[in-house]
Amino acid sequence: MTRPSRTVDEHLVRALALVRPLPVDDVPLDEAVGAVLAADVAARFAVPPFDTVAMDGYALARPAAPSVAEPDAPPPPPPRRTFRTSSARDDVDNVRLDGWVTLRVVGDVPAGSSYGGTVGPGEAVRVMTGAPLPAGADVVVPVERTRGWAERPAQPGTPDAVVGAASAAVDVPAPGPGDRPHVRRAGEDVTAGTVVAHAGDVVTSRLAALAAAVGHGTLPVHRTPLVAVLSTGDELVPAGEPLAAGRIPDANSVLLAGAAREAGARSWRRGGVGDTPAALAAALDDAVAAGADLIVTTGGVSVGAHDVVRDLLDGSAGSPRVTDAQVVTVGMAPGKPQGLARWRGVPWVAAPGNPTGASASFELFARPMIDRLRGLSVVSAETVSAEVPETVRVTDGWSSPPGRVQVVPVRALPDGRAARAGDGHQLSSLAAADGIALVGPDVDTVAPGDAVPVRWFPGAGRVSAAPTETGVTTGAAGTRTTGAARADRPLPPDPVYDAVILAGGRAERLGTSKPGVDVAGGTLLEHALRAASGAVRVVVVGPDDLADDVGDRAVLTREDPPFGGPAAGIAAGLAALDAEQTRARGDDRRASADRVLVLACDVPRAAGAVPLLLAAAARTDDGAFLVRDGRAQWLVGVYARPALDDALAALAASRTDGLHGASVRALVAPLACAEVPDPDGLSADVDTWADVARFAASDAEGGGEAVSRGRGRAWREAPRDEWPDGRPRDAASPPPPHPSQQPRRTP
Ligand SMILES: Nc1nc2c(c(=O)[nH]1)N[C@H]1C(S)=C(S)[C@@H](COP(=O)(O)OP(=O)(O)OC[C@H]3O[C@@H](n4cnc5c(N)ncnc54)[C@H](O)[C@@H]3O)O[C@H]1N2
Ligand code: MOO
Repeated sequence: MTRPSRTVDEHLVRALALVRPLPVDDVPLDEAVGAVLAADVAARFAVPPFDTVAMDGYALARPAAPSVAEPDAPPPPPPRRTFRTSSARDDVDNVRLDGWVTLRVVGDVPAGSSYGGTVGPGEAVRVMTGAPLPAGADVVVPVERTRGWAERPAQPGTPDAVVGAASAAVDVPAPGPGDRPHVRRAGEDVTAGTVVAHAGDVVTSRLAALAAAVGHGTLPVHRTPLVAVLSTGDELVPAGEPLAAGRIPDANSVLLAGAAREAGARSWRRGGVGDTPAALAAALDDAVAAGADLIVTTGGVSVGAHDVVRDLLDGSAGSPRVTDAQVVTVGMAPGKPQGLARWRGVPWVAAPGNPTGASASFELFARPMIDRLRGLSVVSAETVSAEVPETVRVTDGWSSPPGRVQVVPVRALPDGRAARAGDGHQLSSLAAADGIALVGPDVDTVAPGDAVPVRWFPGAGRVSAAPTETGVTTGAAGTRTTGAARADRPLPPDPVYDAVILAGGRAERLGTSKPGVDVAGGTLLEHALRAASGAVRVVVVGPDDLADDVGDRAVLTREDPPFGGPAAGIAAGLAALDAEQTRARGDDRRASADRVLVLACDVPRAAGAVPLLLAAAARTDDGAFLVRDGRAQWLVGVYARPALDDALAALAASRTDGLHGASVRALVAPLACAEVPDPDGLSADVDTWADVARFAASDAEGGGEAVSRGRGRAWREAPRDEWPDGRPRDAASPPPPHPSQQPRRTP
């Protein structure tokens, strides 16, 4: 007898025609995990819902911004500097010469309550992490940095005591404009009304938590399908039971019920259904009674004398409970004999009994049906076959039957290629596999090195879970519409990039060579070199006297003429990279990296930003830079080399003076870059001695985690009887300038 034959795609169309997305219920958040959203989810309120204190400490109004030295002021040579000794501001804010201010503690706000009044000048409110920021306050000084009233007059030089009760007073170092406010602003994470998830998304525990945070207690999700798996065959004994002559363990029902679970469904299983129409019909009725949304049977679909599934489907054992029956030959190997039908209206996939054929049938037909039942925004046959998978290079070759889609179990190799799984035997190959290669019907030979479409199984765990760009391992579940979530792709290669460190500015406000300034455990140059330590080649653009500090860690170059500004510096740095490359290779092919880290040398926390920038830049054409408080920090950026070259050429051509004096803003303007938010102040720079002091203070408070410890003098280790710059901390020696006391021009 001949059966109608179909392609895989034709059969898939018929299979998908049997299913519709299941109804939608509002379910509690934790129960929604794994299900598929039926509607977009919008934030009912912002996260955080109010300006939130992020450190236990004291909330106060930041004193007015101190005046800054005029840019043309002659640099005051350290260590002798001239300080303002009194001013109207001091009178208003009571900032003492040592930079500290005494505030009256007017309230106490634990998390969960709020302060009724407004914090005025000279006042502070004691606050706990998570409390709403009191009105009038805009900065929180962590408790570790304060001195309580009672302790204040105690021995100078002892560690700052942690005291300060409500109704008392507290001493705090006057916060400067660059200090971290330790406040999470309302809506900083999510603004009200934002759509945080879309219909068709799979709910993860993370998404459910976000839904909770934005005001939802339930989510509208499609009901999770119940897949009933029945294996047929008189030869089968239940798993774990002894064998008799001619009998084998039932592996298929275990295989497919498990695959259904892995595909996000619930499962119901009945193994070893006897090869009689009555036994099969009774088992199918049980499946329907159990609430099955989809039935998958294995075995009995071929041309043998006792192929009972076929008999029920093709009408020879006729049952009015069967509708839409189709018994066909599908152009695939394995899995050629296939059936489709409804039993009492429930969609039914009849897969062959051979375990690899059963598995292939599940992957190509049952899984897309489950996806559609779950409400995943699949699915037409076109999208399913077009969506087919990534192509992966294979290490070995084999032949493939012409005219049929060959389904081949493959293993993922750590180098990104795939190999045939196992030794070719049915279940051992499947068990060794991470996915299936789908060799097209027009291919008769696969050669080693060929690229073959592969679908990975969900949660395939052979290759150790790959870190994503953010360094977090990827999950097995996914929002993919068909096939497997690609949970365990081989490791992506390390990003390849060069680095240009700009160290040639005038440093007017410091009055000394900026790259050599010692900040939070190392010189600024050392921090910058460390931030660039993952680069293939590093160029420092700066004066010759940096040669010893740079050593062999980087090439040192200078724009010509000097003091040409950042754009000229970047161009000089790139030219030096290319020259270095040419020298190293002995030819003139440019082989510098496609990406360039561009880094000002005065950003001691930049190392923490480099991985974020590389990841963001990898997703854009032209690059990525940090944005802090709405201000672009172009000199903490990663750029695409060709885009940067083009922009430099265009900028130079547009100016009479070439790149000399050109701004980095003008350079970057034409580039399509990602803006990477910098809430943690990784781009905070050092322009003044006050900035130096602030980095020291935040380092001591633990805010300097992103700053790696360098070989220079570590501020966090400075003993308390010294000023942070190493001079003795006594009356004869003035303190270093406080944020509120910028160096001033000497009249
Ligand atoms: N004369 C022909 N014979 C066969 C043809 C054909 O075209 N002409 N096609 C072959 C192909 S291809 C397949 S696939 C199988 C399909 O047969 P059935 O769907 O009827 O499956 P069974 O005969 O029941 O079993 C096939 C094979 O798989 C083993 N099996 C079955 N169930 C399980 C289970 N639950 N756990 C583990 N192993 C199972 C079974 O013992 C057989 O060895 O037909 C070919 N024959
Ligand atoms: O189609 Mo059968 O499943 O090849 O062995």
